[in-house]
Amino acid sequence: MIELRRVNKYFYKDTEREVHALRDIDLAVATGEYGVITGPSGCGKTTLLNAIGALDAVDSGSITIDGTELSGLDEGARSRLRLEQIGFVFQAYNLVPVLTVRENIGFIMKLRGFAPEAIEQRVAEVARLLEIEEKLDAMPGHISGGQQQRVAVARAVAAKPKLILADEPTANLDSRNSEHLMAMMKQLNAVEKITILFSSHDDYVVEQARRIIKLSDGQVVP
Ligand SMILES: Nc1ncnc2c1ncn2[C@@H]1O[C@H](COP(=O)(O)OP(=O)(O)OP(=O)(O)O)[C@@H](O)[C@H]1O
Repeated sequence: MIELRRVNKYFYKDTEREVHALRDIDLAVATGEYGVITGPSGCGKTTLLNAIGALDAVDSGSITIDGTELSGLDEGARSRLRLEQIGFVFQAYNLVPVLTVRENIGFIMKLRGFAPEAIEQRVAEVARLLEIEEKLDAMPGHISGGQQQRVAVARAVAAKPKLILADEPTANLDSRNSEHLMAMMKQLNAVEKITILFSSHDDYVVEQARRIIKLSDGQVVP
């Protein structure tokens, strides 16, 4: 489903500060895979996830999602692709502080025009799966960090995206909450058949993935 060919990405290109953040990346991720991108700080994990998620353009090479070449899309088409096909989970959970947990989880579905009853039903379903049903009426600022991260995951999966991209989803969690979140992501991958790609440099988290993609200095380590 995701295919990268000879992908290169620079920051500050052609200046003395130039960083060659992704170097000739070749990578294929099949539908239904549960993979982790790992490697030391600065090796390019976030840059790679942002490129696959059509958040950032690359300088050369090709990235396709189900055959759609990302560089061929204008900004409107890219944002539609993100909204309709990809669920994002960021390190900073990016929940909307003035909305309840329930409204946050249903947020993407609402943007996509799902009917209120369908949203209600699906929010209840994912809240059960992620064990946050009791917090549905709370505001994000009044629940724990681990619960907030689970809400962020629930929001990403609620609209049934084909793909979930998670950048260091356990970075701000203690080991118990990390384990809990990983177990839930694994279950989502198995039950909902969503392709999941996340980044981490936590050994425990990395071991949970079915596929490990190692990056070093912007290159995939064979
Ligand atoms: N917006 C940016 N502007 C300039 N340089 C950047 C930018 N984003 C990333 N870089 C540089 O690109 C390289 C790859 O960074 P990236 O954030 O992808 O690494 P990472 O593996 O995700 O690191 P970490 O584990 O610390 O989050 C680094 O050298 C970084 O300094």
